[in-house]
Amino acid sequence: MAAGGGRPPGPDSSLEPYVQTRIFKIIVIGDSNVGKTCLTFRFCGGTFPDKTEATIGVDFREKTVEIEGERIKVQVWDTAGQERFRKSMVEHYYRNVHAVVFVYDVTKMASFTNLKMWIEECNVHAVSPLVPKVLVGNKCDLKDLIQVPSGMALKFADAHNMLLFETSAKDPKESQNVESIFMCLACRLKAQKSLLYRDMEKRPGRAQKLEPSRDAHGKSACPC
Ligand SMILES: Nc1nc2c(ncn2[C@@H]2O[C@H](COP(=O)(O)OP(=O)(O)OP(=O)(O)O)[C@@H](O)[C@H]2O)c(=O)[nH]1
Ligand SMILES: [Mg+2]
Repeated sequence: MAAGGGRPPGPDSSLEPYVQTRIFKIIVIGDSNVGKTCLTFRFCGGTFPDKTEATIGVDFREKTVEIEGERIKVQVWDTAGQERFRKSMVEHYYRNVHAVVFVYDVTKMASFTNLKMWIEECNVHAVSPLVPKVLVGNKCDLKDLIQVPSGMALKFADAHNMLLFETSAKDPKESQNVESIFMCLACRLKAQKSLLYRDMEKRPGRAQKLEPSRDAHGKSACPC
């Protein structure tokens, strides 16, 4: 079986080209208690955990998705929000990261104002501006407790070249939206990286300029 669970052998599998499942590392960053663990459970397992403990270090969850006929393994790093539980891990979070999901709690303004600090940490760890980043406002089901207006969040997201998703890990009606957060990133990564391979063929050894792939109408092929 190919590493990462490539295609099961077909009738004449010896002739089948060797298909390596690509793995995209996506880290989920934000204050403690904003719902990072619940969001990753919802995406990877389709459920909302009844009870969660504060994450210590990091928890890994994976989900294999199919995009335009290619199986891609999305490896989600659910990081700790509490300083005392993340100290020795931060370098590992950012090493070879492919995409970043910043999460705040729409019912806690402090978790939104702290985003500056999380973005700063990301920059300090030399995460390239080419690495796609999205902003997620979680716990939108708590309608009467919302403290962060959408307009404010949108302005912040635009200023940092991020898409904004306002959702709820808890509300089952929102599970499609939670799914689209990660699928959008996976699509952009697929487009970005296949472009890289094509460029490598054409001009090996020269710097590559990466842009998301565009379809015939110049529209980005990504659903988001
Ligand atoms: N109402 C509501 N509660 C949520 C939602 N997502 C998470 N919670 C609750 O918020 C609390 C914290 O959720 P976690 O996912 O453990 O938070 P975390 O960001 O992983 O916290 P750390 O691991 O400490 O960084 C738990 O009690 C969850 O049940 C949501 O969408 N809506
Ligand atoms: Mg957690």
